[in-house]
Amino acid sequence: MTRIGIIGGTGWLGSAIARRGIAEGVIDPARLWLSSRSPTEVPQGAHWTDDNATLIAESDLVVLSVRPAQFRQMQIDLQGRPALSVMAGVSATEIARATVTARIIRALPNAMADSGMSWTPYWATDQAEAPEIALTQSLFTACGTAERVEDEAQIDYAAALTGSGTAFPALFAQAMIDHAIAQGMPEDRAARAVLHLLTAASQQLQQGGESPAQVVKAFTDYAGTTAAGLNAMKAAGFTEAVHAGLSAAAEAAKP
Ligand SMILES: NC(=O)c1ccc[n+]([C@@H]2O[C@H](COP(=O)([O-])OP(=O)(O)OC[C@H]3O[C@@H](n4cnc5c(N)ncnc54)[C@H](O)[C@@H]3O)[C@@H](O)[C@H]2O)c1
Ligand code: PRO
Repeated sequence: MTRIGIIGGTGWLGSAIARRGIAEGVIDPARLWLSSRSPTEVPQGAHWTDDNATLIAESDLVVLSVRPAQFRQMQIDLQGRPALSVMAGVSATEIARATVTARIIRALPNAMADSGMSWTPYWATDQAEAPEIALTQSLFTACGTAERVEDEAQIDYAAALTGSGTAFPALFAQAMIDHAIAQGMPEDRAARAVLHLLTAASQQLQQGGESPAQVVKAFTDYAGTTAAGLNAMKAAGFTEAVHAGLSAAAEAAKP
């Protein structure tokens, strides 16, 4: 197995990748190095250091999982080793300049990687080689579903669309819960009802054979109580609000 080093490897995302990679047999903990500011959450058998040069010397693939601002303060030289970045809004050009490698892959998982449910797009520079591309596919399959995309801009946009993980659906869920509470439903029952609904709806949309657009049209054509709700939500600017949110997140994720 390839020796892997994760810079920022005890952080939110880095530790999720390490844990899932080990659990799914993609990473051998004896060949895993993690670096960070403090040695919390180091999986059994893996190595930790606060010195990135040590990690790099012990790694065939270096995962960059620090915050963009932290990356911009780092001095590292990968000496041509492949880099796999999960950083939002840091371009391959910037990574190449700062780390002295052209073999770069950018991936954009979300925090559900931790439970093996992230949809993770990744993109590779022309200089990236087959072994690191295959390893990226395996690592993010261990974290959920991985999909190679054709151009880097899709990685930047994915930070907004899917990189935010549960956050945007959570906002919708909370709006429904707040409304139910305001109608007098006890808070715990409102939460149970709404979360059950959203879980079942996600499964139905995945497996039921009808697209979201077809579902909305079917209920609108039925012209009952749901149509009244859908029409009022649209008239109040639901679609525009979602688009404004995605545009703001995409703008923030632009390199
Ligand atoms: N958390 C998410 O949901 C998510 C989703 C997609 C992409 N990302 C990207 O993943 C990257 C990491 O995010 P996170 O949420 O895990 O952040 P985090 O703050 O939880 O983890 C960052 C880690 O980097 C370590 N660190 C800081 N400076 C360092 C240095 N010089 N050398 C070594 N380690 C250093 C910190 O100690 C910490 O463990 C970010 O660039 C973010 O854009 C995060
Ligand atoms: N989630 C992280 C953030 O909120 C990075 C991409 C999406 O910054």
